[in-house]
Formats: sequence, C-alpha cells, structure tokens
Amino acid sequence: MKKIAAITNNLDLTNLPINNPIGANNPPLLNPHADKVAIDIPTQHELQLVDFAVNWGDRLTNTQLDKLVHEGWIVIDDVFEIKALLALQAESGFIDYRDAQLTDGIRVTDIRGDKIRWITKDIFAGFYYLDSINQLAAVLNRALFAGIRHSEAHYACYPVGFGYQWHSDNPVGRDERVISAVFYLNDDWLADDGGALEVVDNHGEHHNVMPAANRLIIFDSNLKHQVQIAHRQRYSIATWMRRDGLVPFVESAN
Ligand SMILES: O=C(O)CCC(=O)C(=O)O
Ligand SMILES: [Fe+2]
Repeated sequence: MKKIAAITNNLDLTNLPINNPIGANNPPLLNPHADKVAIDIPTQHELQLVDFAVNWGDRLTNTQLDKLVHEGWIVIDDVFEIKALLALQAESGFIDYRDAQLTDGIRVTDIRGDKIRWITKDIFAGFYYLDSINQLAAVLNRALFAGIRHSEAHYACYPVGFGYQWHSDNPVGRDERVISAVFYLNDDWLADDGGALEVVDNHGEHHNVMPAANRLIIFDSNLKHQVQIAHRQRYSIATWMRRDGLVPFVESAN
C-alpha cells in the first residue's frame, strides 16, 4: 500500500509535458543522433500511409508465431522505417495528454500514472500506425485464427516517478482484448532509466522488456504485466487488437 501512496503523491511534483511545452528547454524527441548517423530524410515530408508499411508476414516468422502461441509474447525490433518512427516520436511530443484516470468507470489513478491520448483520425502519424497494426492483425488472423476485428491505441507518457502496477488488459469478466501490443518511442533508453515492461509469460516466467525506440512487444492480453517506475519520461503507444466490432469511442471526461 505504501508504494501506491508514493505513486499518487508524485502527481504534484512532476513536470508533465502539458505544463512543459516543447521549446528550448524541452526539445522534441527528434533524431538526437544526427551528428552520429547520417539519416537521409527531407526536412519537409508529407506523411503517407506507405511510410508505415511493414511486411508483417515476413517479420512474423514461424519461430515468432510459435513463441507467441506457446509463451504468449514476442518482441519485434526495428519495426518502421525512420520516417515513420520520427513522425511518431514528434507527434508524441506535441499532442495534449490527459490523465488516464478512468477505465470502465473505475478510478485507477492509484495504479497507473500515465498520461494518454487516444488515437483518432486527427492524430495523423498515430492513425497510420493504427492502420499498420490492422495489417498485423490480419496476419495474426490468418496464421493463428486470432479472431481480431479491430484495433485501438493510445499514446502514453509516463512522467518521471510513475509506472503502472500489475494488471492484465482485460478487466475481470471481460475478454474483448485478444492481443496487446506496445510500441516504444524512447531513444537511448538505459537499464538505469527503469520503466521496463515486466511480463509474466504462459509458463510463469518474468521478462523485462526495455521501452527502446522502434520496438514492438506483442502479447496475449490476458498475461499479467506491469510497467516499472520510470526514471526518465517514457513515451509509448499502447495498442489492443480486439475481438468485438468497431465501437464508438468514449474518452473519459477527466
Ligand atoms: O507501456 C507499457 O509497456 C505497457 C502499458 C500497459 O500495460 C497498458 O497501457 O495497459
Ligand atoms: Fe497493460
């Protein structure tokens, strides 16, 4: 119980991105390695769906699919081309976030400290991301008869000192979420930065996954997992592939 108090009390102390807009003292997460790695992208580029194309069929090898079925989770690294990654990183830096306080009417401030923004059509890069995830869902349906009918996703920002305590992504008595996927946006994440996603696999083994840029973790939504306390602001896109049809989206009021 002590731990929960520490997490909520921190709310007042933390510099949230909404209080701390992008500017000289808070640069966006854009290409910090420009001096080390030559990245050939135009400075102005109209983002297109094709920038988010991934050959999911190739990325999900039979070994990966077996692991997903037997252990319940897999990681894919270097998911997108640089244009898409930079666009998602930039978008994660300038959208407005809200407290992720209510889930199905239940106040969950005590267990999660993230700020979120659901991805809708007007969130351009995120919407292309979601389209790509739907292609991934189609591959999972073909290969595993996963029965996914639509996907939803939100950007999340965990301020310093926050995490998300043990949970599974289906509330008790519900099973609409089939597969969870989290895409990470953080350059140069080190073990000392905390914020690992700790997942308990189908055999009860714990695995720590670092929220490193361009990494996607895919796991059975019923697996227990937690986000360890982050010591650096931590950006991600939490994504769910669902078995129910498209439902109108209701964002909580606060
Ligand atoms: O950001 C992560 O690594 C996981 C987030 C999560 O578990 C959730 O949003 O349900
Ligand atoms: Fe989760």
